[in-house]
Amino acid sequence: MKNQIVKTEGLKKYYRLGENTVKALDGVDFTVKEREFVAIIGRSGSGKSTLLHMIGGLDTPTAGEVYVDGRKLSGMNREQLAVFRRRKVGFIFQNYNLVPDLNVYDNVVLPVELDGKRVDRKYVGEILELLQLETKLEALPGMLSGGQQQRVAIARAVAAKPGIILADEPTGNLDTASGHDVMGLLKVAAKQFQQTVILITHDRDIAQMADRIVHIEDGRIVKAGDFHAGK
Ligand SMILES: Nc1ncnc2c1ncn2[C@@H]1O[C@H](COP(=O)(O)OP(=O)(O)OP(=O)(O)O)[C@@H](O)[C@H]1O
Repeated sequence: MKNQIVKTEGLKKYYRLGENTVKALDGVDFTVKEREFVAIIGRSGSGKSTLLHMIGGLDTPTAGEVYVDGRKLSGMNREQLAVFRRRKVGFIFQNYNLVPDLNVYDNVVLPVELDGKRVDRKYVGEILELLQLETKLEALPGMLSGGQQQRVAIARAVAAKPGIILADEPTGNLDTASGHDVMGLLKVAAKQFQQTVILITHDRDIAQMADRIVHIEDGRIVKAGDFHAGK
């Protein structure tokens, strides 16, 4: 039995909008095992991004707890949270978030350098090769297709060797074929580098590529299925 790497307990996030309260998350108990690849699926506004942000320590809950790798996020101060985010989690966003005037290689190694660590060039080389970017190292993001830019964002997330990759609609801006390619590469990279992936998607076909699908509706988990796809 693999260890639990992520656990939420009674997680709630309420937003006050004038007289109204928006219950973005309304009591989420969710666990992810080490090296699992989980897809979170749900309608727009159901709370997917909020859940991902809580797990990544980007936002704080109204109630409940998040544990990552056995550590309670609410017990950390700002500085500890910043270090946690840098070392433990890699984020992949729908809009790639690449630095436009840095080339592919420099974008990929940026988080490692910002963390003051030595770049493991051999490891980075393996990642770039796996993601089929080895001929694009000198290119600026603006010279790449959407799928290529998303692969750079994946390489960057994997390169810092975080235990967990949190991906918010990583294929949302891609056509179906590129979306599937990117998803396949993310899966291969995560398996090879022993990372846990939690991915948000609207796309059922993309979700089917995960080990497990979790459905979220109105801030609650409504159905969690184990598809064992591709295992
Ligand atoms: N900062 C905020 N202030 C007020 N309400 C918010 C805030 N952030 C999110 N919400 C609300 O919380 C709910 C959940 O939002 P969330 O972004 O988690 O949904 P989502 O499932 O990721 O949606 P999408 O698929 O459209 O990205 C929505 O009703 C949203 O309007």
